Amino acid sequence: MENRKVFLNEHTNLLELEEHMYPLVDVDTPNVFRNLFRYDEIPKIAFNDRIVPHHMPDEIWITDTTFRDGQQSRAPYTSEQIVTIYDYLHRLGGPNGKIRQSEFFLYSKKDRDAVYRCLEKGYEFPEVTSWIRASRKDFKLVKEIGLKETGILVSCSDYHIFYKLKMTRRQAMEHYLSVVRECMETGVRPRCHLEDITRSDIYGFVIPFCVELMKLMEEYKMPVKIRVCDTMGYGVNYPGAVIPRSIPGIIYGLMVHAGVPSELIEFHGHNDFYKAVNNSSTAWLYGASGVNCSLFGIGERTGNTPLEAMVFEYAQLRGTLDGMDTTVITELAEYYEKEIGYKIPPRTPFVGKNFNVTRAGIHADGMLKNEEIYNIFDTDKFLNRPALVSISNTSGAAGIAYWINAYYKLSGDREVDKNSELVKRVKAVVDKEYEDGRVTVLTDEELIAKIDSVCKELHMTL
Ligand SMILES: CC(C)C(=O)C(=O)O
Repeated sequence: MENRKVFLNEHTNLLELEEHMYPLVDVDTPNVFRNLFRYDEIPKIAFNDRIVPHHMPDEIWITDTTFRDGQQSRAPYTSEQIVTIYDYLHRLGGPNGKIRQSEFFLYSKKDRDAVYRCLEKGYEFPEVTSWIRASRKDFKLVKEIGLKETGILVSCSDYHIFYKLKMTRRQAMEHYLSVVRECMETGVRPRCHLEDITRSDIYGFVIPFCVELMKLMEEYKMPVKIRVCDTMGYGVNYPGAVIPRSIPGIIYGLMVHAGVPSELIEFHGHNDFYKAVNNSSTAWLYGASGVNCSLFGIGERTGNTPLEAMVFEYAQLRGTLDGMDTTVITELAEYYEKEIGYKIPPRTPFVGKNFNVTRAGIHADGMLKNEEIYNIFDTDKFLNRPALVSISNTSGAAGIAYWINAYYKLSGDREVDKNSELVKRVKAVVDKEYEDGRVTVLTDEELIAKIDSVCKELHMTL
């Protein structure tokens, strides 16, 4: 009992009986949590009903991995594209630096050129950080380029330690600590990417390791960031779920038992089970200041947490955008489609072609009466994307006029009226389609073609 004492937990204000030492549990055989992860069965979510309190930090932010995890999973961006996207991220994050950092490869000359060009912009945010192989030579490179922080891979599950690195936990921990120390010796802030944390032994490896990292932080008087990597997307946010799958449980353990302050905890999610966004918001709610995201969720396999989604999560949780310019999201989507050739699936929230298009005639009717009925918020104001209705047999002249005005962004004098000749003629063509037996809604392309041909008949342009 010498190591145990009762103390007031500053996060919960509850008296707790706490073990002050979390020694490394150096097992002989890997703990791969077969009760939760049997490869020939669907992974399981178990509960022990231990409830973890909310602890949303005073300040929360987004960091970006578009050029690292994002780029890892697709054809490389050109330097020009990287610099352009970086510019957009700077504008999107706003003056308060809500998109705080972005991480860059330094492997090739092309990677480094992009970094130099982004640094030349002189923006405070997003701070340019790196991702490198963990070697003294690379730490020096980071320093020479003038970057202050680098990501270092410190995989923490026994899947990685035993099967990939072929090490014991002790060997892995000693190896990681020596690499982190070397990084700090070079004067570069380490950001430790705890890969596969949601399949790791939290109290047998992660907490003891993070306790040691916090000691290094003390020794070098330099922050050490802990990135909580839900590499396979196994994390869950259900109250009372057991670790290692519980994101609240992991964040709580890091804060309370390893003493990692919120501003040094960052969550990195993957979307394999459709949970990346919820897990990221959960990480914020339970004490991580940072969530690491990628534009449009582009990342390994099913992708990462979409950055644009967390902008709207931020606004919902904090009641303010704190200076973020959400219209840049639409500019970015257009840039990806037109310049990068990336096809955004049409139903993608906030950026897909159809994200705010109401199709059913009956819903469209509601939209015509008051667009709030079927639009999530003023998408025109925040995303330059007016709510649209699709056209079918039930749309009527008012529906067609609404569609034309919204699609062609006509307002004031340019707005078309439901009694205009254009609308009457387009309606006649549409009605004829349905009289002839059509049962589906008209696509945008079909409508545009019909409107174009009526415009030609009427010698007018929109
Ligand atoms: C490679 C690691 C750091 C990662 O991105 C992840 O764990 O998802």
